[in-house]
Amino acid sequence: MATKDSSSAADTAGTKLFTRAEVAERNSNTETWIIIHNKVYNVTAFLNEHPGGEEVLLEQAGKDATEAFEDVGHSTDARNMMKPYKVGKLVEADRTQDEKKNKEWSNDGSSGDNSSCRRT
Ligand code: HEM
Repeated sequence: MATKDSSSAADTAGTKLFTRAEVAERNSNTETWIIIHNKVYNVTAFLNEHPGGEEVLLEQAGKDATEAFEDVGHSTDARNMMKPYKVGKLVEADRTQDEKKNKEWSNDGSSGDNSSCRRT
């Protein structure tokens, strides 16, 4: 019963961190959270608006929907649409080793090493 939002962990950038167990509790149609690429989304308000229907989201409620999400081949538009629903990320211990772990779509952690792009 100590799970008020007061003491949720946050990383150095102030992003809230959740465990998979915490996300798993939000698995109903009154509170629908999903994990995609180690990020946590509250899609409750999006259920009615999802072009793919609410059922598929509810099926994934509380779970890691990365594979299902990628299987559909969501458009760039869809990926942009996700942003407002992001509530945080998984704690480091609960993250999967995504192939793209250093290359997320959001442009944090850019390596900036493109010195060989332009040969003269
Ligand atoms: C916040 C997360 C999500 C957003 C913003 C989102 C958004 C969208 C959008 C905009 C489309 C229309 C097609 C496109 O532009 O790609 C779409 C289609 C679809 N989505 Fe999602 N989606 C999300 C999560 C998911 C998840 C987790 C699943 C699977 C469990 C899923 C399953 C589908 C399916 C099956 C379609 C295809 C519908 C069709 O072609 O008739 N979506 N979604």
